[in-house]
Amino acid sequence: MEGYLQLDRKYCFKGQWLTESPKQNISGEIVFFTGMTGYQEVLTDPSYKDQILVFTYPLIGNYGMNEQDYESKKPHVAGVIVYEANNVPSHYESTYSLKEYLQKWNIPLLGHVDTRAVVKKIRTEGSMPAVLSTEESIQMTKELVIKDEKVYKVSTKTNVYFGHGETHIVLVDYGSKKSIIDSLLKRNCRVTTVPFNMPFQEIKKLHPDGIVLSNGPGDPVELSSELPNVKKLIEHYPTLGICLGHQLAVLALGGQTKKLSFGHRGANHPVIDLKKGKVFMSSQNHSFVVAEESLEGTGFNKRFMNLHDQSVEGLIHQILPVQTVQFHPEAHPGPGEGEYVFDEFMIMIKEEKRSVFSYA
Ligand SMILES: NC(=O)CC[C@H](N)C(=O)O
Repeated sequence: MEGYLQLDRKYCFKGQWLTESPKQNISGEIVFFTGMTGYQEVLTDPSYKDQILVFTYPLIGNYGMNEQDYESKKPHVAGVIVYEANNVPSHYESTYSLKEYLQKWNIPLLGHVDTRAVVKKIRTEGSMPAVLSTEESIQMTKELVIKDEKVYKVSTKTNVYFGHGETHIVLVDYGSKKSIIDSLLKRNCRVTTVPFNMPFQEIKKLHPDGIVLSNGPGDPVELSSELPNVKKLIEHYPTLGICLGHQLAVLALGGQTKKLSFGHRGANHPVIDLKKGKVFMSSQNHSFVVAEESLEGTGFNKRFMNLHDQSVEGLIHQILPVQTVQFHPEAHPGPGEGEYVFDEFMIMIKEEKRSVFSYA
């Protein structure tokens, strides 16, 4: 059955529903992901909450969905657009096809869309509100645009404990990917995942050795009520901020963020580490960036830079043991070339313990 993608009340693209057609219009911000693989990780990354996602690679679903590569318990996108979806996956670990998986969660999949034309519109005009509909002509109304409280919807409501390692990390969960926890467990940590709005005093009672501020959906400015809490955490513990966590760390210390025209979502974004003088490929998923000109007075120095558009990809604090990255060092999907950020975080924690001990 025919289905339609409407962009910002201006453009309409025709496709075919590959899942059951939605009972009502589906709305969300439209974004595109450029990786050839990794669709399972992307669909289950909570940072995509309520977005309509276009895959630029023309054939998605070849290796199905497996039990290992989920980044969270369920998909978070509002809808999915592909050119072609494979329904006969070939992989020994595959348990569902892409269509079966999305159908199970009631997420519409619109196929046979001219995805190149859609992405060209987003690239020239920027990300925009979109609607998936069974009708060619619909009226978009204001409430169809951006949904809020995304972090509230995806964050854990209670503490969750992982592993028994030596170093205790409290992971503040704004919509964390499972691979961040895996990256910490691999480095002899135990991890306590806590709700995004847990007060500093409560986190203190958990006696963390270090804090990770996770990735998550939406505009970081919407979380301004959390900034005093984030500031206290940064000032008291070695901290690693990832993606949304990086943006919040900067806002908490007085810097600013801004929206990119169409964001970075893919598995091959080149980043330079200005400290090491080394370029590597990174996994990315974000719409907002730190405004470089706002860094003065925050105490942060730029350490990583995107080589496509020179935007800020990561920071290191001049005094505090705090490092932040806009890209995803935990990879999944994409290359793990930036995972040394976790190793440096472990060293940072050990050095901090040593210096606290020597003052005692
Ligand atoms: N992956 C993330 O943490 C994304 C951060 C933020 N929501 C952005 O789009 O920029």
